[in-house]
Amino acid sequence: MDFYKKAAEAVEKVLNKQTSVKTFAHSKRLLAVVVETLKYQDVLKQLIEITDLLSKERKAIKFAKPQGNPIFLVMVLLHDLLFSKRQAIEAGQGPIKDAILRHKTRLRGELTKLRVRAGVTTNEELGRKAESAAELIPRYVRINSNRISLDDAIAEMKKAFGLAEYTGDDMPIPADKYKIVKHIPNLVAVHASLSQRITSHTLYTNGRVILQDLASCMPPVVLLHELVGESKKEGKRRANEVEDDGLENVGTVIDGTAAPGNKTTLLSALMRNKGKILAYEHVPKRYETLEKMVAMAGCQNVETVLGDFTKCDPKSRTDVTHILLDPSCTGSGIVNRLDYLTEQENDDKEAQDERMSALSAFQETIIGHAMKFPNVRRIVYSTCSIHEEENESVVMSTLIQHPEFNLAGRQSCLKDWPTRGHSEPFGGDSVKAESVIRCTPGTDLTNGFFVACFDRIDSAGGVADDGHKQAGQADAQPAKKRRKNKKKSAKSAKNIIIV
Ligand SMILES: C[S@@+](CC[C@H](N)C(=O)[O-])C[C@H]1O[C@@H](n2cnc3c(N)ncnc32)[C@H](O)[C@@H]1O
Repeated sequence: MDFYKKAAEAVEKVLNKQTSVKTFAHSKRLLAVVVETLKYQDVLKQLIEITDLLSKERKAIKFAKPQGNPIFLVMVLLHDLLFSKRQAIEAGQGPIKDAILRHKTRLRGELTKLRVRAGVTTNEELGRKAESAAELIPRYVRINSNRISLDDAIAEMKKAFGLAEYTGDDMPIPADKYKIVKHIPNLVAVHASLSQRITSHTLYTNGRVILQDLASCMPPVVLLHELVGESKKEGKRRANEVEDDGLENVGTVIDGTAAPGNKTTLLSALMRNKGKILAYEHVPKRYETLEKMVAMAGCQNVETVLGDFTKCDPKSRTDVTHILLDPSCTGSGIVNRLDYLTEQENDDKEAQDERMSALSAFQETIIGHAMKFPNVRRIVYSTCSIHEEENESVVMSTLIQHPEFNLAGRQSCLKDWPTRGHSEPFGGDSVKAESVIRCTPGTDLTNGFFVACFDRIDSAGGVADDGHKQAGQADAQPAKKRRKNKKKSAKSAKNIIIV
């Protein structure tokens, strides 16, 4: 019975968000029972209720001494009896097993009725289904050019994982194929099932490749657009290769919100490990992770700073020309392949709205601080949120308060990326909406993401290059009024996590 007690405890912890399913990856058997019980949790709960098992067998259940809520122990036992391959409770003996077996015939009968009611013929069809968008998202492998070339990395991946190049467009990518991603230099997509093999290989453990979502690679590429060639090698496999020149025009680059360091290490690679990057992180534990990642990725041009970026005096840093800001957000765009197992109705909308208001106020503050650096030419702002309140609305409000900056045009903002921003928060200005990038899990095969790029208007080449109006001219809501309305419009907030 110990195995089932462990599994029951695991299911309860996962559902209470005290741990994630992945914690149990060390034991295949335990992981399988936990995932499968979660998958059939709705129907298992219905069966327990219909048969009144908890009160009818109270004594036997108590005798088993479950760690937490007894319903979870009954759920894992019922799972094995009704949904496992052998349809039997195999591990352990005891009064609770005998008690459940006494109800076997009734339970099977009720399960048949549930299938009929749902209009399905198999038990499988009664389980929760994975979100199809999440299923299709590949694993993106960023080749860290600080440590290895694209060609060498691909040769090693072909050998280690038996991969061949995939030129098709149908998703998911076949498990024995890789695909070069055209929008980002040195990025390769593979089937998600390869993740574990990659993370145990020296390519990964030596920092030669980094697993990083396509969307997360966008902000550094937009920030250092001038170093990344987009058109010169058109038609070739690697259309976005890093250019050889242009570094002399880039001063110090700041990553204001850096840990764990995915974007910092990409900035470092795009600068070919030259020049200078200051990477700020104010949470000590996360700062430790940042330091480790920067060292692992072989970044010699990164100086990490344990501290609050908003406390850095802009006047003391006249050398700074580019700033990347990827601040804390709701994380509502993050698609987890296992989320469907733990999704529950969340009715604390008011708390979520308040949190989003606080976050968007902070997001505006941190961008405003970056704009005070006297020689900063380009600032990229990004979130892994899908909410306009943290995205277009933050950008619009910032533009109104800082007329010395404009949005960089689509031309220098991954122009070929098809999904762009929403125009309503920009007062209907479709050029502004086109200038910003959105990533939508269902259509773009990435996590939900947002990127905007501000250029200082009076700097050489810094004005938006497709001629849209200055921000103050747009008739969007002023920031104060917008904030008042935030509570109302943020009603759809889901999955609030702060990273
Ligand atoms: C979304 S995460 C950044 C992820 C990172 N850009 C990456 O790609 O790996 C935001 C980080 O910014 C940090 N942060 C938030 N406000 C900060 C501030 N004022 N100064 C420095 N770090 C900050 C948070 O602690 C968190 O680690």
